[in-house]
Amino acid sequence: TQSTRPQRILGAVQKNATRGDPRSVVRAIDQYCRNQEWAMNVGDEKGCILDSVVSEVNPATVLELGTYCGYSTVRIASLLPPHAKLITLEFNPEFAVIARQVIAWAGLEDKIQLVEGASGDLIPKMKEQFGVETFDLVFLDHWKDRYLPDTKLMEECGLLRKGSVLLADNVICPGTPEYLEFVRSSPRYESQYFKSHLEYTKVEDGMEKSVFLG
Ligand SMILES: O=C(NC/C=C/[C@H]1O[C@@H](n2cnc3cncnc32)[C@H](O)[C@@H]1O)c1cc([N+](=O)[O-])cc(O)c1O
Ligand SMILES: [Mg+2]
Repeated sequence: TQSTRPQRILGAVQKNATRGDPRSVVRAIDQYCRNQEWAMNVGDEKGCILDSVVSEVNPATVLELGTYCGYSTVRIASLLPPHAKLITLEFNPEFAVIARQVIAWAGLEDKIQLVEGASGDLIPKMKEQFGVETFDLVFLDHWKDRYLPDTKLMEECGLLRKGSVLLADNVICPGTPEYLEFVRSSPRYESQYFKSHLEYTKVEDGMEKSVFLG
């Protein structure tokens, strides 16, 4: 039977990356997706922006919306301090199965909790079910029309504190116009655009970093 793209990405990790070496997992996926077949990972160019924001925030609690194959999950978790935790939400069970194996290959199971379900349903349960107070960093990389509703939902559920950082992928391509308009015009956010390119291409894309002002 025909394999799926996520299965082929996992195969590239198991073939080319070293168990327990997160950066080799990141490198293996980037090499596969740049040379064999494109996939919607944040990628190596925007990944450097992600790395710099993670290092600057040095978060104890991270929420990722949209795991896909776990590329950015592993990339973020590889930079977290010892007791920090990353919760990543993924509602496609097939993608979740692949991501769990990519995370395991990287040896990051202890830092990452992959929760299967829709962000709209899970965000209101974060405090009671996962013992989370607030998130220091949120990485938005799921369906682009969910960025704004989920941001409003995180505010309503008290999951953001003064200084919480939202980092959003794809604000140009495919684009998240309503989200961008909201965070750039709201007095409750301080926003900054990082110009880059769509993963593995020369197409313009960028990431928006927005600090919640409380
Ligand atoms: O469409 C893109 N990303 C959507 C990502 C979607 C991923 O997040 C999950 N998801 C969605 N809503 C969810 C709600 N709750 C949980 N998981 C959810 C989906 O099951 C998928 O694993 C995209 C597209 C391009 N592109 O060039 O076309 C480039 C990119 O970098 C992209 O991120
Ligand atoms: Mg993306």
